[in-house]
Amino acid sequence: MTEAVGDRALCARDLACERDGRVLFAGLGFRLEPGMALQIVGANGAGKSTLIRTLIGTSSDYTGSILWQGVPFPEALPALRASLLYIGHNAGVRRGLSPLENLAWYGASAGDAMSALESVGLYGFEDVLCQQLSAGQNRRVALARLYLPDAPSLWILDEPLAALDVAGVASLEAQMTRHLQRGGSVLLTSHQPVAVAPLQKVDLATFQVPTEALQEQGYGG
Ligand SMILES: Nc1ncnc2c1ncn2[C@@H]1O[C@H](COP(=O)(O)OP(=O)(O)OP(=O)(O)O)[C@@H](O)[C@H]1O
Repeated sequence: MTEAVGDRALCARDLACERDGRVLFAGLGFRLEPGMALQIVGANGAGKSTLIRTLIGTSSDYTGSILWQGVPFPEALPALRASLLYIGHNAGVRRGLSPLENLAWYGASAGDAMSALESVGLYGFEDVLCQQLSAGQNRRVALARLYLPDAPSLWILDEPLAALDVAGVASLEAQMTRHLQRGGSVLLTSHQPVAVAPLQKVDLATFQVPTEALQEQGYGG
């Protein structure tokens, strides 16, 4: 089933996600258009990372529909992945490699990688093994991918602000804003406010399944 020609959105409709057979949320819907950001908020364990895994196609424990550019999952997954820059909770940094080598692994030229590392404040650390860097510096290595030229259009970022200092947060917010202004889109989770615009918020608390309903499913006390 193909939707309107020219649809460039990531769209979820009546989405319910499970983890180990337990429904985390249900009835969730959103539409993320180019040029917009969407922040998923929710308490620890609410299901933010589970939602993200569902949206990038690595978890299929869901009901409802997800569409990328008008095409439903799973048919849309190859096209979505071709447009996707995903940075997960564990950041995907190979700790036995240097920052420069990590970016080379993602296909960056040495010049582009150096420039991106400079943008995230890692000039001078480019050849240090990541296992010798701090948590915040490792997060910056991961985020340097967002500063490479020709970055994909859809950014899905799980807790990108975690471990960043105040200046690092401001720099990342500015880079996300530039990405939106270029027509890209950003879906992120964060426990803290994110200063990018335009920003929609989806609070998973709104879509939690009532305890009685979970008990009817045989979960909880
Ligand atoms: N490794 C795991 N094995 C089994 N169940 C898990 C595991 N990780 C999470 N869960 C379950 O899935 C639920 C949702 O977890 P998820 O990681 O999606 O939450 P989250 O909103 O991203 O949490 P946080 O803010 O703490 O990162 C949790 O409440 C927990 O019950």
